[in-house]
Amino acid sequence: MKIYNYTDLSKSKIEELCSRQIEDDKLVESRVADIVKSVKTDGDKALFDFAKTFDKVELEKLFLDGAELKAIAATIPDEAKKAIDTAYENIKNFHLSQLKKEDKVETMPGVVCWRESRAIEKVGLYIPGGTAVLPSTFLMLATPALIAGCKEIIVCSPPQSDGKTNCYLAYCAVLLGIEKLFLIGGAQAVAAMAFGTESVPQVYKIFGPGNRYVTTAKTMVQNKVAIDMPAGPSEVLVIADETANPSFIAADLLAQAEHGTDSQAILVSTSNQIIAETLKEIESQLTILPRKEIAAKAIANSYAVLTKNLDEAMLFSNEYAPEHLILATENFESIIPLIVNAGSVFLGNLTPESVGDYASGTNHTLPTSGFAKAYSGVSTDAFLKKITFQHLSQEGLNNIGKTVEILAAAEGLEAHKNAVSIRIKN
Ligand SMILES: NC(=O)c1ccc[n+]([C@@H]2O[C@H](COP(=O)([O-])OP(=O)(O)OC[C@H]3O[C@@H](n4cnc5c(N)ncnc54)[C@H](O)[C@@H]3O)[C@@H](O)[C@H]2O)c1
Ligand SMILES: N[C@H](CO)Cc1c[nH]c[nH+]1
Ligand SMILES: [Zn+2]
Repeated sequence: MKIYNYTDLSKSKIEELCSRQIEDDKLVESRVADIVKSVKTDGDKALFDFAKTFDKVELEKLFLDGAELKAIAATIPDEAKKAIDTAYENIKNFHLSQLKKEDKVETMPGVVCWRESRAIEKVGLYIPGGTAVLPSTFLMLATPALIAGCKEIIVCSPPQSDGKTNCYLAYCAVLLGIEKLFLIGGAQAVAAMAFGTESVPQVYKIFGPGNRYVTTAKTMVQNKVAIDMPAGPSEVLVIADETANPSFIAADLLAQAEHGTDSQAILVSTSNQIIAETLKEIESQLTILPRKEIAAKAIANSYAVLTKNLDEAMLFSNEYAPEHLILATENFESIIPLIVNAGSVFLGNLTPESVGDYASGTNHTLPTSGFAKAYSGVSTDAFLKKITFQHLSQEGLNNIGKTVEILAAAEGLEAHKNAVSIRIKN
């Protein structure tokens, strides 16, 4: 892991450090474009072929039905079932709190405006399953979709080598009342949900994280379907001062590094000593990790930045706009107001990022690659559309009429003006 001194960084170097571009991005784009085109033209046949190519499995059918899911779910160990139940309760409670009715506003006497939410009818959820199967993502996506009231929820996840799925995903499906799980992974799953195939229904919005293939596909199908956000390879930025614990920081950095070789784990610290001790800790904690090769590569592609103070650290962090921001300091209260760009924030030395990944209640599907500058993470809101309403009484029409007539005339739109004039009664 390289160490930089913030004072020495030029504007262009900061830009470079904050860029998540990888050399072969163009190659991934062209591969994904081919996959999307094949699914669009060949439908199910392409999905069977891609399962063979990428997931090394000859599928007999593209989905597991409710009875098959129930049978697999029954094999889940009791302890795991209880942990999923607890996580689900917390996620449900947090996402239920986001359902809020808005007040009606009388903008002028007799002119009443308001907004009502309606669920997006058909949504598609992608659950990653390449290097690690993520039942936690199933909870994070399906729970708010159900709370919002989405009628049709299509779920895709890559197949296992036996053409099935594991007991954890199957248990989530049963818990959430999802009766079909499509065994489709990668860009082909995104294309199938965007365009529809003989087996996979077309949806209106696609949700879910994934690797570069999944994320590139989501960005590519946006002229056909809405997406939640680009939620690609995981990343974390830890801001640490001398009150932080290097072992904890190392553990948090490695937690995101083990997701994939293209993950990023950035340390920004006011203390040279904390940086040095964290790097030592990373080396020692790496040795006990089953996914040490993956994590070590991600760490090698990551870096540390030494800053003069926490304000300077926040300046860098806001430019980087991390998916996860950890404030590893006892002094977090004073820097909360300085946070402008981040997906989800973890405060203090006793709040590991992993709790948000699994069970505290917040959503773990979050914007990566700097998109936290403009996107929020998944929430109940993301599954809802807000429709505006207005109602005018005769008094309201008379009150607002002149204003609209003048503005319509100014724009030279006589028919607009007339739609008001024709209703005004003096
Ligand atoms: N941002 C977030 O909110 C968030 C949340 C959870 C996970 N993640 C990220 O999701 C990612 C999951 O990645 P994953 O790979 O484990 O699972 P994945 O399900 O995203 O991808 C697996 C699929 O990728 C496709 N694929 C693999 N190699 C390919 C190739 N060479 N060409 C074309 N397609 C190919 C295959 O179809 C395979 O089924 C990780 O990077 C993780 O960090 C992000
Ligand atoms: N850290 C991931 C989001 O970037 C979410 C996750 C799922 N399982 C473990 N972690
Ligand atoms: Zn994680």
